[in-house]
Amino acid sequence: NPVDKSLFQTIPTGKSLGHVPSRLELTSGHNPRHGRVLQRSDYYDSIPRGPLLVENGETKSVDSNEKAIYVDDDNQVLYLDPPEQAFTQSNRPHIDSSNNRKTSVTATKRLPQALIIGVKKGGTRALLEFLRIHPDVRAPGPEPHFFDRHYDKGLEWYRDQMPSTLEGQITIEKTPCYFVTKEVPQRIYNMSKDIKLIIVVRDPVTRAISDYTQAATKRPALKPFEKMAFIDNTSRIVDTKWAAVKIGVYAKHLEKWLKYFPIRQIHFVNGETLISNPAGEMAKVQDFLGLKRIVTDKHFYLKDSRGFPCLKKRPGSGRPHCLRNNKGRTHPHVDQTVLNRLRDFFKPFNLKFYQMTGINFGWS
Ligand SMILES: Nc1ncnc2c1ncn2[C@@H]1O[C@H](COP(=O)(O)OS(=O)(=O)O)[C@@H](OP(=O)(O)O)[C@H]1O
Repeated sequence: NPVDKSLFQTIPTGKSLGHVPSRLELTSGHNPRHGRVLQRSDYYDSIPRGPLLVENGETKSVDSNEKAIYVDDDNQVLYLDPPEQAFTQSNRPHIDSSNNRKTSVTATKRLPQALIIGVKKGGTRALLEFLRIHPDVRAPGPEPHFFDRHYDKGLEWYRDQMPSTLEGQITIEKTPCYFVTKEVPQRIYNMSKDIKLIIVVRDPVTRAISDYTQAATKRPALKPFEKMAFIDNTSRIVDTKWAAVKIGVYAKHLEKWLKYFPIRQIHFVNGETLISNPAGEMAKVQDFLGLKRIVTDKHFYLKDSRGFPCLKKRPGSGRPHCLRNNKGRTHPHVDQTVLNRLRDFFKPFNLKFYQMTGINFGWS
C-alpha cells in the first residue's frame, strides 16, 4: 500500500488536541512520563506535540493550551506553534492490524543527514525556516547544541532531539556555534563522514555589529562597539580575541573543517542574497541537498520597511510567517573610520575565504 506522503504535511487536525503527551511512540506500551498505555489509535504520525516549552534546547511540558513555544539562543520567543496536523481514524495511512505491525510507513527519528553549522548571525534561522517548507525536510525548532555543549549525552540523546521522518525525508538541524568550536568537525566526522554541511555567511563587519547588537540587548551596560572592537582606541589594534571579531575570520575556521570534509561537501549560502533573493539562494540549497526545487519565489513576500522576506504560508497553519523581531534588529550607528579599520582587518581573510570557496562574496 503506497502512502501519499503529502498527507503528512497537509491534513489539518480539525479538532483540539487537548493535553496530549509531547511525543507519542509508534509502538504501544507504557509511557513512563505519562503513565498510561499509548494506543496506536491516538496519533499515528509521531510529530512532537504541545503543550511543550522549549528553553535553551530543553523541552518541558506546560499546562496551558496545545501550543509549542520555541525560543532562540538568546531566549527570545521565536514563534508559537499552531496545533499540528494529526491523523484521524479516517485519514490515517493503512496499518496492518492483524499482526499489529506498520506495513506502509516508517516514521522514525534519525540522525541528521545535513547540518547548518553557522555562522552566528548569518541568517541561519531564516534558512532553516525556509527549508522547513519543503515536504522532504524536517528539523527541530530549537538549536540542539549537541556537538558543542551536549556531546557527552551521546548520539541516542541527539537522535531523540530530532523529529520523526519518513523514508526519503531529510533531517536537518542548525546550531551556528558549530562552525567556530574546535572539537566539532571531528565529532561530526565521527558520526557521519558523508554529512552535508551548510554555512550561511555574511559580511564579517556587519556580522560583528549584529552579534554586538544582540549582546547589548541582553546587557544594556555593555561598552560601545568601538571600545570592544579595539585593544585600545588610539592605536586601533583590532581585538581578535573578541568573539564578535573572531567568528568573522571565516578562512581560519574553514581550514579546520577542511581537514575532515572536502569542500564539495560544504555549501555556502550568501546571507545577504538570502534576504534580497531568497528563492535564488533556496534553489541552490535544494540542489545541494538533492531535493526537488519546491521552495520557490511563490513562497515569499517582502514584509515591511525592514525589507526582510517572509513566508506567505507557514507549514501547518497556512498563515503568513515572518521571523520574530529578535531577527533584523536595528544596529547602532558605528563611526565610519571604525568600519574602515575593521574592513581593512578582515580584507586578507576575506580574500583567502573567497579562494578557498571559489566564491567572491564581494565584502572587501
Ligand atoms: N527573512 C529574514 N527575516 C529576518 N532576518 C533575516 C531574514 N533573513 C536573514 N535575516 C538575518 O538573520 C540575522 C540573524 O541571523 P541568525 O538567524 O543566524 O542568528 S542566530 O545566530 O541564530 O542568533 C539577522 O541579523 P540582524 O539583522 O543583524 O538582526 C537578519 O539580518
